[in-house]
Amino acid sequence: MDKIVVKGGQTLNGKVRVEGAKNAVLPVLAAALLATNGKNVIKDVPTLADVLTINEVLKSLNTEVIYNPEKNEVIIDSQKKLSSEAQFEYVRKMRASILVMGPILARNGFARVALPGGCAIGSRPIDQHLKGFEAMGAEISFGNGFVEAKTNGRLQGAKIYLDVPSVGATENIMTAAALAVGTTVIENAAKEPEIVDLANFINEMGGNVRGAGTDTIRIEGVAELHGTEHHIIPDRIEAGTFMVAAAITRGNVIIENAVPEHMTALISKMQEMGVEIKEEEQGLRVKASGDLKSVDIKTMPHPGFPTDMQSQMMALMMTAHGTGIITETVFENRFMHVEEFRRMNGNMKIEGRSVIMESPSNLQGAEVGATDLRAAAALIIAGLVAEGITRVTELYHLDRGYVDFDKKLAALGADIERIGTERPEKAVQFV
Ligand SMILES: CC(=O)N[C@H]1[C@@H](OP(=O)(O)OP(=O)(O)OC[C@H]2O[C@@H](n3ccc(=O)[nH]c3=O)[C@H](O)[C@@H]2O)O[C@H](CO)[C@@H](O)[C@@H]1O
Ligand SMILES: C=C(OP(=O)(O)O)C(=O)O
Repeated sequence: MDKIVVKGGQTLNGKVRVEGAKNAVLPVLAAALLATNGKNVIKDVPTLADVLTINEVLKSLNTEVIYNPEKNEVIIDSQKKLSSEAQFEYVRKMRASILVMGPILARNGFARVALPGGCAIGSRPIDQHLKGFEAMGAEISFGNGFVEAKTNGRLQGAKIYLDVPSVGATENIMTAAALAVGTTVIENAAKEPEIVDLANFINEMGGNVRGAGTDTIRIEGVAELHGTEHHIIPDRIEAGTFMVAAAITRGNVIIENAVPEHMTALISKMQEMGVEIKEEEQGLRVKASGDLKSVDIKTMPHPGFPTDMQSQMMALMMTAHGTGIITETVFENRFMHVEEFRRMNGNMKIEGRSVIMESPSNLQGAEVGATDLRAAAALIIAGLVAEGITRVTELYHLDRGYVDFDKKLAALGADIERIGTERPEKAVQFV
């Protein structure tokens, strides 16, 4: 089993470049299935385990996928008849596989996808996705661990109000509606930058999506979509993770390719703690020194504070001064890393949906296991300032969402080493 070994005590300095966003590339690659005329060329694709998985899903649906990791490019030819079934082996590996359901249903009038079930951060139902398909005229049924959606002819445009502004439901409904007859309106839609990227991609394929990035998205269905070339937006969570890594070591780092407008909640919370963040020509400069102040954080849908930055900020807060409260409102069970931080001597306790932190903690290196992908990054970041050696295992979580995390940190001056042979690029040759 791979392991990352970090020795605490180095200050990070220099520049680091952010990759294309995992949470944008997955829905975009799924949406590429909508094109029946010409190929899609997707650029700025990060070399992540999740990208390998979605490529496998697309191939299993009878598309041709050419992946060139050196060029960060995926070419998808989905002009042949799609098969309608996404197997459990893929959905189990990666919940985002459910995002192929909208495109398959739109094209074939029938989709059968293995139910994703829960995961480490909560039960994560898909009722809002299905409510959307149903409103567009699909009949939903369950059996043998699969969910099926079936319609006679094309889906029909509909007005859909989401009970929660679910990112995945908004994406699945947008792609289903792209080829529907008439207008679909999604109310209480998710507003994440990745939703805007997906809308842009659908429009580049010849679709008609308006209002992405606001509460109300309007999709006029079209008869056919064509292949296009699309660049994936930079990963705001990877950028944020390096911002926190710079701050925790009281370093001075430029984050290249970051989009500050995608990170306003994070930037303002870090500034409230006393971290200097400045936009410069080369990127976002993050600089910290001396004592930082504890703050209160509540995760919320975008533009609120992202749940995907919660555990990394918890690491940073362990080095601040005073009492701070972190409240998780997006996922029901995203505090699994708290026990691991405690193993490193983190001073905190869980009360309901909040973690109360008395900081600073006298952090000490320990053997810890990643509980989800952001927790993996957070534990490594805590190891950068813990006394002695931290060993982090369960790195398959990390590989889902970060490209060469250890190498990028080492280039900034961290004393870090990865032991083992399981990096996702090793798998690339077999794709
Ligand atoms: C691949 C991807 O883009 N993943 C991101 C996406 O996940 P994902 O799209 O799964 O997250 P959602 O926005 O759908 O989930 C948010 C909340 O809504 C609930 N919910 C969701 C759908 C539904 O039908 N019913 C329901 O109740 C979920 O259980 C969760 O509590 O957004 C999350 C919230 O920003 C991020 O943490 C993930 O990194
Ligand atoms: C929770 C995350 O991803 P996913 O929805 O793919 O599990 C994440 O990126 O932090």
